[in-house]
Amino acid sequence: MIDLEHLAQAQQALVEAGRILHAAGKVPATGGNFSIRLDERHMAVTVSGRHKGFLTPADLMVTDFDAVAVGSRLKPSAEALLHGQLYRDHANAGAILHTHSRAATLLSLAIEDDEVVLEGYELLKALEGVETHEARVRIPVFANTQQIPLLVDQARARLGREPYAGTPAYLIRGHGVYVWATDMASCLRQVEALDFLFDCELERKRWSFR
Ligand SMILES: CSC[C@@H](O)[C@@H](O)C(=O)COP(=O)(O)O
Ligand SMILES: [Zn+2]
Repeated sequence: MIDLEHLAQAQQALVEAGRILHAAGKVPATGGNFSIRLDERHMAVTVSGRHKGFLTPADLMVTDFDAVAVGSRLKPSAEALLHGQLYRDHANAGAILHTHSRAATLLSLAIEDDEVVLEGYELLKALEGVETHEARVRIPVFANTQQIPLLVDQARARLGREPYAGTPAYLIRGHGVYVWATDMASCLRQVEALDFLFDCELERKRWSFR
């Protein structure tokens, strides 16, 4: 049984996240999708195709981690299975934000490697579990595809084990970024920090200094 008070709080947090991310230019058009874990099998997630800057509770729905709707005939986010995979495999994931920010999109296209390595930045400490600028945070990069189950398999195979055990995010090339955290406030902070760091990496590439 879904806890209705928890659901109402989740809806409010998702609506607010959309407003913030749209104002920051990170979810243009209908890009992006968001969710919050409700219990060990369910999440509140954005309905597919809705503009994330102007969400209301009617643009949100409940599904299980296989993206099967609960009490709704609406279509969940086309990428809801990616959210389900993260909640299933990462017990401490409580909220997930997927954005199409410029920095994430451009950096994922600019690097040839299949990961972005972030190190030496003080702002790394805005990420959960990071306590020093000397940390090395490795963000995997996956090829973009419309075959979401394929991406689920790739994410499952690569995340959660070394060297990605503590990673807070992954990039999808030419598409955007998925970020997860224990709760929505922390997830928003991580989105902001990572975008700043992605932007720094882009600038470094532009000026060819490491
Ligand atoms: C504007 S197209 C973007 C979509 O293809 C997708 O990548 C996306 O982020 C939003 O899809 P959605 O089904 O609304 O969750
Ligand atoms: Zn997307």
